[in-house]
Amino acid sequence: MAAAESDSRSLFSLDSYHVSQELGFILPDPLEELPPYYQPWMDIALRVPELVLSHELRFHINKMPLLSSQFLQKHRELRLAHLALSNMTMGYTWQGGESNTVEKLPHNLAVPYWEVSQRLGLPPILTHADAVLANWRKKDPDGPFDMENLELLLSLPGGDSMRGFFMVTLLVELAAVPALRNIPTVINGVRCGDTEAVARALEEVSQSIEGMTDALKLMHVYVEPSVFYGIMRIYLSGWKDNPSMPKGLIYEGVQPEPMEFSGGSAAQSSLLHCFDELLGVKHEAKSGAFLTRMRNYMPPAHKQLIQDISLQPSLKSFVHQQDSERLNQAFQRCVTKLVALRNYHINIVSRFITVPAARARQLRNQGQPSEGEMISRAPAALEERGTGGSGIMIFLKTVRDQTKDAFLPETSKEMKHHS
Ligand code: HEM
Repeated sequence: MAAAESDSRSLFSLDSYHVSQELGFILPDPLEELPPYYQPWMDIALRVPELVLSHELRFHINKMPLLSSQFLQKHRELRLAHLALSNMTMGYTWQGGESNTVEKLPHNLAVPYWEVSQRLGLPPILTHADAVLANWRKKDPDGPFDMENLELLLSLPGGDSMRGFFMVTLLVELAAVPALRNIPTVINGVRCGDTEAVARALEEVSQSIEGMTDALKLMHVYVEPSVFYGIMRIYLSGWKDNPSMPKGLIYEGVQPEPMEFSGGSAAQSSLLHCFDELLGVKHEAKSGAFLTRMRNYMPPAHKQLIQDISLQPSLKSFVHQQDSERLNQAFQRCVTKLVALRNYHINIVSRFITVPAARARQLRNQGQPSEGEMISRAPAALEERGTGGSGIMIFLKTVRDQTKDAFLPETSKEMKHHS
């Protein structure tokens, strides 16, 4: 599909990677309804938060009819089906909290879920591509793409905070669109030695990355840390390296052995993977392995884009050779803004996970978790770990520090000092 893009004779473009000029990796106009045959799925998927609360979701899913996935044809139908089946799966698995998990997903859910996942090249678990990229509609179709005019198609427990979490992440994806659009300009400029064009494009990239950080700040406005930690987080977690589901999950009717998949996380967003490859950020073995594994949780066309960017002639060497002050500064600014974004993200994780986790531990040690404290009900198994099952802070700081290593040598000391 994208082989031509790595051919140095043709111009690099985003056309064959399912990337929209206006929306980047966001799925344009996600479908809101499936063909009527699939109504039994949508009826339940739309009610997941309320059915989880009343502990009736498993009951409803167990008696759902087994539907064939063969009447799903278009890409957008498959994406909505994957989102709906993923939503039901997360609710089904975690309805009873960490102490009352399930060993298997019933065949009437597992079989079509597996088929739809295979056709999309996505894993059979809720991914960033489902919950964020394909999970939005505009209230007023002619209105702006902003918080007031957007709503989720499907949700999970957590009310306004769950909505805020997915929507703010969507706005971060939107803020990155100018950066994404300029990647081909950078690559083509390097290929033909156009210093000015590369410098200009990198200036746009750095500005756009700064815009992503600004959008990320909205997390504080729209998401309540105690709700995120105490209620939402479990529904985003998976069954790989998770002590509450040590064997993984059996997808009944697919294969008898259990399978393991990581939970949903913006580590599955293709954005930072693209920037890292463009700027030549090299990750250390363990964190790099996690990030590489996350690429299998992306739509295949997006994963291919990352791969093809990585095959291009080195931008960093080009900048180094050109001896242009403007180009030099534009490159350094991109790295500075990427480090700043990762630093801000670390603050967010500290506020939404580390601090509530410490409080939850304290409450448990006191022996009497008070009724009002939502966080004390949070699953203990998730305390030390990321939603994807990684040692969070060490991982995030390693990734941040590796980003600093992408600075060009002359100014690297100074820039490291300021970031
Ligand atoms: C309340 C908000 C958020 C929390 C609590 C959070 C938490 C985490 C955690 C725990 C990880 C570690 C890996 C994992 O467990 O999967 C992670 C990784 C990551 N997150 Fe977030 N995240 C949040 C929002 C976002 C947003 C909006 C973005 C933007 C797209 C983002 C981008 C990333 C990236 C790219 C990684 C991989 C590490 C890296 O490349 O620096 N996160 N996040």
